[in-house]
Amino acid sequence: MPASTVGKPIQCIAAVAYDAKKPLSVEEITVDPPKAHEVRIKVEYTAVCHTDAYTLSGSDPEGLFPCILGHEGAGIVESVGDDVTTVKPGDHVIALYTAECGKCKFCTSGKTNLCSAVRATQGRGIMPDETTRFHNDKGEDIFHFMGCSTFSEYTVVADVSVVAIDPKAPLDAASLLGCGVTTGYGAAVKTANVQKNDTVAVFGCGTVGLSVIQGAKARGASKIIGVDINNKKKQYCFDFGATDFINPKEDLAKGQTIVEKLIEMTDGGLDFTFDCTGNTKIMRDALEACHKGWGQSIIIGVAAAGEEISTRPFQLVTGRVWKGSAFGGIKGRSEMGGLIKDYQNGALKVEEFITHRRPFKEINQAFEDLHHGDCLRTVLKFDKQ
Ligand SMILES: NC(=O)C1=CN([C@@H]2O[C@H](COP(=O)(O)OP(=O)(O)OC[C@H]3O[C@@H](n4cnc5c(N)ncnc54)[C@H](OP(=O)(O)O)[C@@H]3O)[C@@H](O)[C@H]2O)C=CC1
Ligand SMILES: N[C@@H](CCC(=O)N[C@@H](CSC=O)C(=O)NCC(=O)O)C(=O)O
Ligand SMILES: [Zn+2]
Ligand SMILES: [Zn+2]
Repeated sequence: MPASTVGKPIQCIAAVAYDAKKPLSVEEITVDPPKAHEVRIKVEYTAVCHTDAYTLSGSDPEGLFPCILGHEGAGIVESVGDDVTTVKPGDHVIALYTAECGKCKFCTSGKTNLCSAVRATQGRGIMPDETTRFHNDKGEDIFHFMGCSTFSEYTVVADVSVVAIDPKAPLDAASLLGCGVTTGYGAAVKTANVQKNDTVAVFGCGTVGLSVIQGAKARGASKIIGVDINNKKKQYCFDFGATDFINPKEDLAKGQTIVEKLIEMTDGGLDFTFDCTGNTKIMRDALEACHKGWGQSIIIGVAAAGEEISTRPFQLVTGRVWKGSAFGGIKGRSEMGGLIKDYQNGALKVEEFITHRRPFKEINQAFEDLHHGDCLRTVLKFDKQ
């Protein structure tokens, strides 16, 4: 796109979610120029994460329609608004649904990767000035999603919600660092801080769970058990570093629970367990499979509106710890460069998660791919228009 687009609206292709449970409408929309502290990105690749499907299903309390979903995306900065100092046109970038302003109470706490700078408006599907940059051909406003909206060839994000990366890093792989891979890997190496010889069980072995597995392997965990109801995940688990795989539908003795099985396999329970399913019953199993006295269970999966977790308080009284992790505890702007380097030097598998590729216009099939056990991520490419 020539520099003549700067300061002007751009017409481009996008996938609009007009309503829950309805296919996305692939259509031409208008993307306004970025305002102050905003960045307009030409998205090159975007992948579909389970959370996009979850929001499209109508289960997300923050789900607003019509909106442009998508939060695993990478591209090139087309233009920037006033006062943007951290990226410039031409930079290769990843959109960040967990912003990092570096100034708020959260960013300066040293205790969390959550940032409050744009989170309130982000959850309401609007930019910080309370308006939207997306409009359809009827002139109707379309909401943003997770501060990213990567299911549009051009998107506008807050300057705190984007990170520039090494231009030598392929943008298709980089898109996966925008969510799934970073989330799982970070949950293992940062949130849980798994140590050598620890034992780990991972419930739900999609991209997030497999990324936990590779993080646990990187840390030298002695036993890494993948738990998934789909046998197609078994080989993936071993490929990413698991030592064992259990399908609770097939591999339990009569009357045995998954918790009993895991406790038996690990001499009393695991040092760390991770829920990567979003199923609250599994979250309970994951906690109760932890070792008495010190086991920690990390919730990563996103549960539907109205769901609650429960366990006997005695589980916590006797030393098990329940934690959560968003974006793997990773601070997107200050820590993404390290993950890109790990990927470039072969320490972090990323491309291996790209099991399917499609042109962007096949985005509805990409949502279907998610339901097939062999699909980890479908990466969509915006074709030249
Ligand atoms: N906290 C955060 O920052 C983030 C959270 N998430 C959330 O993490 C979760 C995983 O995401 P993602 O990897 O993309 O999703 P996937 O759908 O690719 O993976 C989930 C896996 O869990 C399996 N599964 C479902 N039910 C069970 C069960 N009862 N026991 C064992 N395995 C089960 C699924 O099998 P099958 O396919 O057969 O159903 C699938 O293999 C989602 O809830 C997502 O919303 C994602 C990114 C960031
Ligand atoms: N909107 C939902 C909660 C959704 C959620 O938990 N999102 C995760 C990321 S999921 C990515 O694929 C997250 O990081 N949450 C932290 C945040 O600040 O949003 C709801 O309202 O329940
Ligand atoms: Zn995601
Ligand atoms: Zn902040």
